[in-house]
Amino acid sequence: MILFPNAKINLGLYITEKRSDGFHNLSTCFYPVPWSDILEITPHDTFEFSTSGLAISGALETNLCYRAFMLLKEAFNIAPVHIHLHKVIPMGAGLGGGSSDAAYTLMGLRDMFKLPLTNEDLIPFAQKLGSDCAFFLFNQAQIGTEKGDVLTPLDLSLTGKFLVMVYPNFGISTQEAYAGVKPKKARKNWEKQFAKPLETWKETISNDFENSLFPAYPQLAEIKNELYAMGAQYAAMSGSGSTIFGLFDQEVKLPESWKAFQTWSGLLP
Ligand SMILES: C[C@@](CO)(OP(=O)(O)O)[C@H](O)COP(=O)(O)OP(=O)(O)OC[C@H]1O[C@@H](n2ccc(N)nc2=O)[C@H](O)[C@@H]1O
Ligand SMILES: Nc1ncnc2c1ncn2[C@@H]1O[C@H](COP(=O)(O)OP(=O)(O)O)[C@@H](O)[C@H]1O
Repeated sequence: MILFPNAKINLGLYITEKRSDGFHNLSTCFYPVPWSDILEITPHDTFEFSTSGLAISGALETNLCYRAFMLLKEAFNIAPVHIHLHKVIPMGAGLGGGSSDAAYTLMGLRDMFKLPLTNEDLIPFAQKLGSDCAFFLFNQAQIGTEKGDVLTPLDLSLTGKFLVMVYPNFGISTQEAYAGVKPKKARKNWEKQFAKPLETWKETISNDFENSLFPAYPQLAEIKNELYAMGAQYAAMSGSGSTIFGLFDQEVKLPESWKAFQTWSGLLP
């Protein structure tokens, strides 16, 4: 079976509280985007994991595809498989690529072994793999609260908007990014927010990570400014960075200088 784990962007993100378990409570709007990896799962007599594309750091045991397989093996004693991951989504990019690979591995194995589990039933497994993993079980805009793993579907469609995502060739550690933010109690009414026209979002939505990361990485603010200069209706950093995205009402040409970066642009489905 072949699956296409997609990336996400955070349209806005507020860090509201430091929790006693060391994590942070947040309020964010996740939106699925079609920058995707390729995941192939085939039955095999022993467990195997291979990769191609972008190089993934870390030992096999730390890979989220392997960890997803192990969780379902422990719970349902599933047979071994060969998982091949072709890595396309940049890492440490705030695009959630690893979490998406994990969520799609859960769904793929569930289907392959006909496990009697709905996507909702997979949430507790996803929550063990990462805070934003559960989001990828559902292909739609969602509000994430608590660690980002308590989800509420949101009636928001950006179909037909032209999206540009720019990964400036360096990643940012999620853990370090959280360590640099001072949480602020804030309540966001996302439904009310998204009833407003896209071109007004820049005045009313923000990403708390930008305040601490933009001074440390001036290139990020430069890319965001460039997206607005190109006519973006809304531009922001995704999650804990380093990807900066812009939403446009028509197709735009990317600057030559961005050829040095990894970029994705296209109409949103
Ligand atoms: C910031 C966000 C926003 O969507 O995404 P990315 O930008 O990384 O894609 C997420 O909160 C990232 O979720 P995820 O990447 O799954 O993080 P995890 O593996 O659960 O945690 C990595 C580390 O980030 C910190 N962390 C994560 C989530 C959270 N709500 N509070 C935290 O403090 C913790 O230090 C944790 O050890
Ligand atoms: N399947 C995977 N794909 C990518 N990274 C993975 C995977 N499994 C574990 N990781 C680890 O997770 C780290 C962050 O991955 P990723 O989810 O792509 O970034 P972000 O949290 O910024 O969206 C990587 O640097 C890598 O060490």
